Amino acid sequence: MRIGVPKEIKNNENRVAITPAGVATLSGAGHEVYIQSGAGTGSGFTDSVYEQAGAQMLDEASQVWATADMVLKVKEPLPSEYGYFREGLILFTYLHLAAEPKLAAALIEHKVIGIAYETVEVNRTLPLLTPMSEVAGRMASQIGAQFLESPHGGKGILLSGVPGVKKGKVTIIGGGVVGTNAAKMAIGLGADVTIMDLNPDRLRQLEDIFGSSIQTLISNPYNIAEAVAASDLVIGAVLIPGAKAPKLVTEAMVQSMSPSSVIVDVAIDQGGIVETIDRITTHNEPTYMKHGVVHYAVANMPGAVPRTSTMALTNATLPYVVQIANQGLRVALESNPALKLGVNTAAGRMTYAAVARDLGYTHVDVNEALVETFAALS
Ligand SMILES: NC(=O)C1=CN([C@@H]2O[C@H](COP(=O)(O)OP(=O)(O)OC[C@H]3O[C@@H](n4cnc5c(N)ncnc54)[C@H](O)[C@@H]3O)[C@@H](O)[C@H]2O)C=CC1
Ligand SMILES: CC(=O)C(=O)O
Repeated sequence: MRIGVPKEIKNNENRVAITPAGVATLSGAGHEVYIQSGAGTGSGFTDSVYEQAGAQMLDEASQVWATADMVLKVKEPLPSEYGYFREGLILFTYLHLAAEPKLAAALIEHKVIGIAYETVEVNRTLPLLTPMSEVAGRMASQIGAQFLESPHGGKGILLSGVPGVKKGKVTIIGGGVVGTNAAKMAIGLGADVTIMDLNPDRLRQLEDIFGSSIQTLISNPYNIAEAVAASDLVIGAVLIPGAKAPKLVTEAMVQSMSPSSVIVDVAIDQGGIVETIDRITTHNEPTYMKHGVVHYAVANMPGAVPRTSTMALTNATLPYVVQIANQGLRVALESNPALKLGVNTAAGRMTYAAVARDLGYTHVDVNEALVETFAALS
């Protein structure tokens, strides 16, 4: 198979979808790997290291997309990349389609086989989302602590407090991978930490993990309103796989926060859980003020720590890439139900139910769409 890896073009996105070790594995198995020149620089991988591992470097993104049977990326394609789509192209990357209706329409129009990292699912876990959620969760508390400092627009609170002075209050809404990792760091920073989740069993597990260093609280509008009003830092960490995030923190709740408090909405890649977050921000301009509260809504947080993130992401993605390349897509999907759950678009159809519901498409069973796809390609 010909595998292409273009350079990421999102603001400050320095991750890359393959490492030299991945190239060596694929080229050792007889595949051709085409990488855009400079794609690995931000993650510390030079063109020559990729070449030594067996890749062929191409100058232009257009060459990579046109040559490849399967394109590997990190972030969802941006509008300037939609022109590269073509029928039967396999695109393996984060897609977050519930929050990206134009991208969904372009994938459907061009009959791209869009496999989303974030919906590949094994035993109710999301193995290709988990490593980046670990990174973003840990970053969320660090970033929140930074933006609570006065020079960054915050209220001038040190989360740990000091002897004789209260700790800062952190509320984490969503106790999954992001929430757990945000809690680890917030506890480490010495904050007063509350974690909320809908699932009482998850709250039991969190209490087993963290003991008395956290307060757990069931997630409902009443409890969220009380916790948000009392918080210095609120972290959004909710996910309903594939679906648009529910707006759990209302405008009135944001207005109830004390001036220069901070919200870090990690769930922004699925649309965000905060009503007053109406835009995605970038690493260049990560925050804006609304109702006197600092809002942070960067959708590619791990892009800021690319050396850690690229390794963590590709450790998880490479086995799936190798399976698709070695077996071909049809056999790989037949033999790996986890991977099949990643297929969001095929044959011009929307094959992931939660995305279809949120964007108003008819949901077509993935098996049916794949029969059409493979018939069209044969
Ligand atoms: N902004 C960024 O750069 C990044 C964003 N993310 C995003 O962070 C979000 C969270 O991801 P994970 O922690 O991996 O998901 P997860 O599936 O591990 O955890 C989500 C948690 O939300 C809980 N939940 C669902 N509905 C809820 C509600 N109404 N109230 C409270 N809790 C509720 C679930 O029970 C679950 O425990 C996702 O949208 C993910 O894509 C992940 C990595 C990077
Ligand atoms: C999960 C995701 O969207 C990211 O790592 O950027």
